[in-house]
Amino acid sequence: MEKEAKIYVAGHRGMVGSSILRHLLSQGYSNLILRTSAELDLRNQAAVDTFFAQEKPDYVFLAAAKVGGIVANNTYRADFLYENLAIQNHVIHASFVHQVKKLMFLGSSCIYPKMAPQPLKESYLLSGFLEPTNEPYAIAKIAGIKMCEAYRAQYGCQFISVMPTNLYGMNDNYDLENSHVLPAMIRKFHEAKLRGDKSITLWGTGSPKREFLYADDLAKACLFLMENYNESEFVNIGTGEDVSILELAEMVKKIIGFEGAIHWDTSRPDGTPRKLMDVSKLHQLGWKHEVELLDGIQLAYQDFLQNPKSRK
Ligand SMILES: NC(=O)c1ccc[n+]([C@@H]2O[C@H](COP(=O)([O-])OP(=O)(O)OC[C@H]3O[C@@H](n4cnc5c(N)ncnc54)[C@H](OP(=O)(O)O)[C@@H]3O)[C@@H](O)[C@H]2O)c1
Ligand SMILES: C[C@@H]1O[C@H](OP(=O)(O)OP(=O)(O)OC[C@H]2O[C@@H](n3cnc4c(=O)[nH]c(N)nc43)[C@H](O)[C@@H]2O)[C@@H](O)[C@H](O)[C@@H]1O
Repeated sequence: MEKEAKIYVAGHRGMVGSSILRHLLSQGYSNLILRTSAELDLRNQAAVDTFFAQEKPDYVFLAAAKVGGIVANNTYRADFLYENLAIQNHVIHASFVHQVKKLMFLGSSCIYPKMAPQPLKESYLLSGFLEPTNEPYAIAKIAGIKMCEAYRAQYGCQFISVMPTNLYGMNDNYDLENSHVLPAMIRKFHEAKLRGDKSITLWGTGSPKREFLYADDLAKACLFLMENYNESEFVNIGTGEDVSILELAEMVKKIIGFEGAIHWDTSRPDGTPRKLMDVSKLHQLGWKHEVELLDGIQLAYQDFLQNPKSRK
């Protein structure tokens, strides 16, 4: 990407979009186009088309989406399917019509079959049934991957897709019901410590395993791939290392300094038993994560303490 290129970061106020924005600015890209969802609702195709016609971005990072943890995905099934399909259809199609030089679509590791062999290779896409709690979201993400592939095959568009593992970091969503596990744990342990509670309650059995990548590392990987990758097949982005939810809870508990017990509410879903990314393709391309999980949790906890507004 040329330093003076016009770059549209869709979703620039979100955890991932804000990190991509910070990283672009730090790398000397300054011709950035940004719109909040209130200014440009990406579910509105006419508005998206007008915006692309007026702004004519050269590059697009598509980090706007309806996002949430396991319970949000399972509860708002229609919204996760409809909103994500609408947002990505409009942005990808407008990028074709208005001749965007290159677009990056962000998917998620939930696109893989629930019982796929581990670690998850890119080639395992569409080889089995999906995890039911996030099937609508996963189907939207799979459609996004296929759209990028199809526009490349039929029209020669330079559209690429990346599949990040579970993410955490600055600007995360700390809502107790709708967030992902790491921000939920940070808030639960912190507030329980302040109240002097004897225990906290987490969801499921604690046995599922998850891989966690710090959002600033993801942003760096996204820029790296935008500059160095231009193939039809998507690329996994992760660390290649995972922990059980119980192990994660013990880490967060120790960092925050909570001394009570952990109860597991098994009426809440566990979700996929494991989703560890095979990151050999990413490593071969020349990128590796920098922030290890313990350091990243400490950074995220500092962000939580310093940005009370994020505690929705
Ligand atoms: N978080 C994770 O663990 C994770 C894991 C894998 C992949 N991803 C992917 O990474 C991307 C970003 O996720 P995130 O965690 O950064 O989510 P996030 O913090 O919830 O941010 C999502 C952003 O999307 C924008 N948005 C939502 N609906 C919109 C609409 N109708 N019109 C315009 N903008 C809209 C929001 O804009 P406003 O703030 O202006 O409302 C928001 O800033 C998504 O594609 C997600 O699937 C996330
Ligand atoms: C990255 C995203 O991951 C999402 O799946 P997924 O990893 O299970 O999403 P999380 O909501 O992060 O949950 C991960 C694991 O942590 C457990 N968990 C324990 N306590 C809590 C808690 O207080 N809050 C939450 N949220 N979880 C908790 C949860 O049961 C599950 O086994 C997908 O639904 C999305 O589609 C997306 O792919």
